[in-house]
Amino acid sequence: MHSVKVGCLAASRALSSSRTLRPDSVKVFACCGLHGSVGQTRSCQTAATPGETAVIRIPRYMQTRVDNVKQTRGKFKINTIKGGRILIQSKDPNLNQSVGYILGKFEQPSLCSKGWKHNKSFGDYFTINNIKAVAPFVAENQEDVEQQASFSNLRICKELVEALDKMNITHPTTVQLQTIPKVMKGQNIVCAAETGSGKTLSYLLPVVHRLQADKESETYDEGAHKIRAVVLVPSRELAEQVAAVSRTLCAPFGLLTKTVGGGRGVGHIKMVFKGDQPDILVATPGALVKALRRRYLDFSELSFFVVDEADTMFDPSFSDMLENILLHTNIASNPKEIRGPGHKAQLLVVGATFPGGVGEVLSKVTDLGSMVVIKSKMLHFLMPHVKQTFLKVKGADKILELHQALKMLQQDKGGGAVVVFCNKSATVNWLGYSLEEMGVQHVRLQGEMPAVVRAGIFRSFQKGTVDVLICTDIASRGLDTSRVRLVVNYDFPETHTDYIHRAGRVGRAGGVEDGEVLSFVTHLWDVELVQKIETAARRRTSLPGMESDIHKPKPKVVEVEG
Ligand SMILES: Nc1ncnc2c1ncn2[C@@H]1O[C@H](COP(=O)(O)OP(=O)(O)OP(=O)(O)O)[C@@H](O)[C@H]1O
Repeated sequence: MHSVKVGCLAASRALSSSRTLRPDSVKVFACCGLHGSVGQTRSCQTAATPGETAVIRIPRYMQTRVDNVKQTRGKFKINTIKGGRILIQSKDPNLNQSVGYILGKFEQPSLCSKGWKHNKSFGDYFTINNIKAVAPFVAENQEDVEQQASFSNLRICKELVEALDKMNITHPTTVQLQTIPKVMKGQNIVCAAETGSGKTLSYLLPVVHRLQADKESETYDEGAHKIRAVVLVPSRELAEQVAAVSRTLCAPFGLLTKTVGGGRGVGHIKMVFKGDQPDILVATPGALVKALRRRYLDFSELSFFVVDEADTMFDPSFSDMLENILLHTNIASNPKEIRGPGHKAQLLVVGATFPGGVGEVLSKVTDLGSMVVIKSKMLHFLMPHVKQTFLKVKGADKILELHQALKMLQQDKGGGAVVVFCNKSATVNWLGYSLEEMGVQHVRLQGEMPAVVRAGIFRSFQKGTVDVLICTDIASRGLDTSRVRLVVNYDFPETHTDYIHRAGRVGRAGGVEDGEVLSFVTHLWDVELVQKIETAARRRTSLPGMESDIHKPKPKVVEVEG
């Protein structure tokens, strides 16, 4: 044990009394605890009560300090470097961790970011290397592809399979394999799977398939045509994107898809519903609430109600609107209720993250017991196929680091699309002006832009008109950025959920394979999040603060392979 001098008010008062210590006794005057463990206590004799043993406990923070000193001096250093590939690569090679090294259950990882709250740590960095070549939700090689069921095996009609072929989509991803049959059976589902794993098709394919089958049935009344499926998404850009996929799938059958988003006044919303009612409506919550209030649309023939990007939609900023909308819909509680006259709608809830609390809100709007949960094994894990670098950098140096990263991408990889995330709209504007001066061509996307200016910006980036997109989290949810090579967190995200969504703009199914994430870490509060991410990476666990059960009461849970 070490000789540690610890003081507290009670102890010093005791000292000023007539007590004396024997010369060989340790100078520890801490709060007296009577039940200290062997490792935590030491004893001394006092003159006041001769022969009596006083048990003195060393405060826990002091023990931790002592342990830290031991660790930094390397006395009990654990060697986390084995032969083979490196999982965590640090500026200090002693902190590297090999892929082959598995941390013990009670072993504390030595973090590269441990000292990052200190000013001297600026310039420090570490990388979580990609340990897989392809995403866990797609087949790894041709053999696996051939063994896998095809879209036809999932009973998707041949017109849709042909439409997918034209999009170069030949085999379902794991989430599609699990979700499509459940939706076809008429079940309500919660689908929780990684970013970029193809969730959009996992609900759109069975929706379009059934709408077409219903249209062909004898009981279908063309004259009383009403909206039959609603897809609710958090942003106008995502509404446009989902609608574009829906239009491609609906084209062979002549089904109509429309979108409605906010920001352009009620007149614009009214225009959308003038004329033919769409078969599929892709909407943002604000616009849909307005349309329902003014009775521009009728949900009496609704067969599907889809909530995409569930974590955002169940966030307090949207949940009231969502509850309001769900009050207008008649959700089925079992598959028997979805057919025939007076049928009810199937509820499909889809998302890549389910932070704690989502289940609770979900239970307010629907009977959770009726829902089947499809959850991928890697949900809330860091993506194993994407390299992620964290750099401790001063706020003033971030722009130079960004410029350097863009230059390196150009030189080393021959260029590619880049998404730069900022936490505030003002930062997006400021960074845009600064990059303009440096001669970097880009587009900006943030929520405070007028709707007219905002329209089409993301589409132009998606098409490749420009390679750099500077944006807020508005672009982190659901937007398909398959050609993106680099995501830069110019401002570190405020939550793990945001980190997962932002990082999820690379490493997507069918996208470029060598996507990377670079995060600038500046503030003290950033460091705490980084430390949790690094710990999760070293321990190979999911990120903390996420819902693991999704909801109560317990539904049937189907785990997706991969
Ligand atoms: N089976 C498939 N094979 C190859 N590519 C696919 C397949 N399914 C979907 N994709 C493509 O994968 C990309 C990502 O799909 P999608 O946008 O549906 O992902 P997501 O899971 O909804 O992502 P996010 O969580 O970001 O919303 C799209 O470009 C899509 O065309």
